[in-house]
Amino acid sequence: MKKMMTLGPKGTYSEIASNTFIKNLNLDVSLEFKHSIDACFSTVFDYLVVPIENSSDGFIQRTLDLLALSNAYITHDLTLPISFKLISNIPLDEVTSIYVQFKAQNQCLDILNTLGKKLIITESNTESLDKHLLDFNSAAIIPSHLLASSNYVVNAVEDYKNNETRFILIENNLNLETTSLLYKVSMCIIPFDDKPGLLSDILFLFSKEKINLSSIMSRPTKEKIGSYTFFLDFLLEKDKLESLFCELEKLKERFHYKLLGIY
Ligand SMILES: O=C(O)C(=O)C[C@]1(C(=O)O)C=C[C@@H](O)C=C1
Repeated sequence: MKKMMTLGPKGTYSEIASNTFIKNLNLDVSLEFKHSIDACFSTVFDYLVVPIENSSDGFIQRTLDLLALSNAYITHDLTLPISFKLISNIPLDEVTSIYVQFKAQNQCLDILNTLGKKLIITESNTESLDKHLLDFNSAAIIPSHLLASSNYVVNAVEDYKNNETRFILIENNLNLETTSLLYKVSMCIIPFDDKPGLLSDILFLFSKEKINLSSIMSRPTKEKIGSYTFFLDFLLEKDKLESLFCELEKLKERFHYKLLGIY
């Protein structure tokens, strides 16, 4: 049976996203959980589901970095509403520390700043719950759907009420069978050298081709200060992909580009 990897343990939003992909795409897979986004990327998989972007805290930087290094491609995406609750066994002013997942932390800053407690950062929301259950004096921020028999519960502790996260399905081959005429393309561009006008040349190319960029992000190449990889998402009409690649090829002395997915 084919394997789908995602961030676990069971109970994460990544599990809900995986089950939604399985249902919507009618996939016959066994779902396996890994303890971190790094561990998800470093195992052999047929399908991988990871969070990529949150509406209030932006891109999940580790996902972008690992995607750029991976030989697999985004083939689908979906967005889920995300809500958190804060739980504890003792009154909040008495708790010594709060378990919170690294991305959930920045979605719940108001309450965390108000409480001013020591934070213990975890890799997943389920890990926050599991660790809290072993630590009586702690509290935890966990997804609203996770059940825990806690004495104190504060619901909807996310800073923004329409909080949502986009998840991607990654496969080992490009999805060339998309039926829609307009699809999303994700790509990264790695400049060979930091020269004036490079970013404007890239943007000019997209504007000349009348391609609607929906996001542009930079991440350090980690080689030296000031050296960046640019991540682009855009909408493209099916018949324009070839001409875009021709245009990109013309600039190939200036940068290297990598297709991250079509979906
Ligand atoms: O820990 C989880 O529940 C996850 O699926 C991870 C994750 C993330 O890293 O963005 C997913 C959705 C929320 O934004 C918070 C956590």
